Amino acid sequence: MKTEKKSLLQDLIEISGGCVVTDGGFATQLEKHGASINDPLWSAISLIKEPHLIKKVHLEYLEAGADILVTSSYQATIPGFLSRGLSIEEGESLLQRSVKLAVEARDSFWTSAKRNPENRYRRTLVAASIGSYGAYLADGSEYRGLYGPDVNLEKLKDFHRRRLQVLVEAGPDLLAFETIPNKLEAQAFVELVEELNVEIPSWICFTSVDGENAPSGESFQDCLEVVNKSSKVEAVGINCAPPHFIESLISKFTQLTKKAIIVYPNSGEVWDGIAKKWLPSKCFHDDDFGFHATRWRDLGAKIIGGCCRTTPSTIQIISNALRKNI
Ligand SMILES: C[S+](C)CC[C@H](N)C(=O)O
Ligand SMILES: N[C@@H](CCS)C(=O)O
Ligand SMILES: [Zn+2]
Repeated sequence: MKTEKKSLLQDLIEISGGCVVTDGGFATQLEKHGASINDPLWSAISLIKEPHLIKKVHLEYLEAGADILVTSSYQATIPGFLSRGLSIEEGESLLQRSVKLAVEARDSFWTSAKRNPENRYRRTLVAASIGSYGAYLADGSEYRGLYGPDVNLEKLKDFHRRRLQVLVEAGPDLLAFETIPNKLEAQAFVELVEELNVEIPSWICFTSVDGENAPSGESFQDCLEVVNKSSKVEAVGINCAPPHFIESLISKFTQLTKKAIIVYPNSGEVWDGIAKKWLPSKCFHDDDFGFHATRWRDLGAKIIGGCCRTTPSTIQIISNALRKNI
């Protein structure tokens, strides 16, 4: 009988006792170091201006205990780079750089961690971030998901195809489709990973602004029906939504999919895409993340972390809480 070989992601979840920690608040930590990201490229501007800070942030998340590092490519797109006057080749090389910086940080951290036989770390995986088309629009569209009548499936696939190819060729362990606001874009990713015969596993994360549906208003039942058809997508879940939505969304997702469930909410603050700032709202602090992470794990989440407005200290608290309560 043919036994399916486990992927790196499945292996990591298994050796970790059923649940792993991902980072996701790359931009937030970058800003803590003084980076200015009020720009159409948002956190991806650092690929041009401050690559040394990218590595620093990755190392901080590694130190905090992230089992998965998400790269700096969320809002790094070829059209985005072109509109800054860069060439296609330059844009592609910045995409490659995003993976290279994370892989270098992971490798140097792991080389020194494993020298200490008492180290508490596992070898981290690098997930290449692919933000939604809404992220590229740079007006908060990833929280609305209404791309208008001109944006059809083919247009979304054309938009993402080359970036996806370049990122895969740069050698990450995983693909992280982040902050997806509607079913059409999930369909685009599912078709692209198939057509490009991507051999590394992917996750697809939706966001939510009402705690029940995708931002477009489409039900998660409809969205997950599309995702469930792909064997290349190994995990599905929620990122950059308010943390108080997560418990009920995990319960919903466990009814809708057999795939691993991933959750990495933001702090609860709300993004103002026009003013380009976070507005205060009902928030979780680091300790709340620690407490809720074990709840989320017990409800069935296999990958847990924090997105925007969370930091390495959030990740450390989540990591400690999950290790204490295996
Ligand atoms: C995850 S949101 C805070 C990223 C920034 C957004 N795409 C914008 O440019 O307004
Ligand atoms: N991981 C992304 C944010 C996703 S909403 C970043 O921080 O660049
Ligand atoms: Zn986020």
